[in-house]
Amino acid sequence: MSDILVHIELTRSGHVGAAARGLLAAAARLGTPIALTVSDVPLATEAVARLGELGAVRVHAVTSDATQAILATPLVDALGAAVAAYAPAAVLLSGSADGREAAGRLAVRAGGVLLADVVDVAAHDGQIIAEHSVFGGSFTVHAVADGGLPIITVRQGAIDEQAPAAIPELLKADMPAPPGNQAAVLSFSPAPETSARPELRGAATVVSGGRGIGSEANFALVEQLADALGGAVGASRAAVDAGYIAQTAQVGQTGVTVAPQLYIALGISGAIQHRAGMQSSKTIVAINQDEDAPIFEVADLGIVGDVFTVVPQVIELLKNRT
Ligand SMILES: Cc1cc2nc3c(=O)[nH]c(=O)nc-3n(C[C@H](O)[C@H](O)[C@H](O)COP(=O)(O)OP(=O)(O)OC[C@H]3O[C@@H](n4cnc5c(N)ncnc54)[C@H](O)[C@@H]3O)c2cc1C
Repeated sequence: MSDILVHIELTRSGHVGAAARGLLAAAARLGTPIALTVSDVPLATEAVARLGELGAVRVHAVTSDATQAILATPLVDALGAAVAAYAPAAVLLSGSADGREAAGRLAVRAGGVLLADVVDVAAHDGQIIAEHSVFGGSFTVHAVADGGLPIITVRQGAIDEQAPAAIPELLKADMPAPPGNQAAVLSFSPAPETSARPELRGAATVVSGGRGIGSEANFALVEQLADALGGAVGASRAAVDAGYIAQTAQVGQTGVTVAPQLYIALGISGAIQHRAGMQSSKTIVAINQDEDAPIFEVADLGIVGDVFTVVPQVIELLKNRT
């Protein structure tokens, strides 16, 4: 089987990032998953074990003291070296800001073909087929990389699968910082997430609230449902503009694009700009008191009702679930 190189993003504390599970599962469908990490300190033993649990057959752990000082360059260097070493059939990266930047640069360096914002992958007749969900989820497009190495960024949360566990072979490499100017990182903005909730991008469940929630205080209801489901909290732009929640929670055209397994829209009308950011969710549930709200056009389950009546009942049912 061909090798599939997977870039694994680590959290700032060195743990395996949330996107790894889906990326390694996608790679296992296409060939033998090789996980590549690039970090400023050696990869922790627990992280190697976790990558094995998620299906990595080999872990190629690159240590570079320049990962934060030169932004994406060390990562692209490491990916380029790994592509030369393994001659993989494809490279998979997360559709995060870092993943997108590295993928584009790697495609130029390696003469590869960039397949961006992919929601699914499959192998068919020796070809790798990438599935894209376009125009706000209205159309599905299948693409193949014609005449070059497929370099694929996968939309976070789109593939909810786990590959069979493996006992990974660990290969360590050091990459010294190249000469030249380097930036020093003084602080991160936004500050590292301290919430126990999953990150909005990549969460398997997202519960979003809109203008229908009515106030910042009422937004606690959205958070309670998210917590009962172990999900992330999202919002429409109207809710953000009204100050119910921070802008980082905005889902849609000018916010975050999500593709969770379950998306619950509470008091959101379903404007096209909101739908563009959530329409490719696997299952969409909408609660709105207006039966003509456009959100019901894309909902798999629609409840016409007052969120303040329906949602507490749902939370109660979830609490009583064994
Ligand atoms: C360039 C541009 C970019 C944009 N980008 C985004 C974006 O990224 N994300 C985004 O979301 N929007 C975006 N918008 C704004 C978008 O057009 C809508 O205005 C916005 O999505 C509406 O948010 P909403 O559904 O919360 O509010 P509304 O459209 O006001 O809908 C509120 C809904 O709540 C329902 N409701 C009220 N009370 C209750 C209740 N008690 N129980 C149940 N239902 C109730 C109402 O029936 C209504 O359907 C953008 C607009 C533009 C022009």
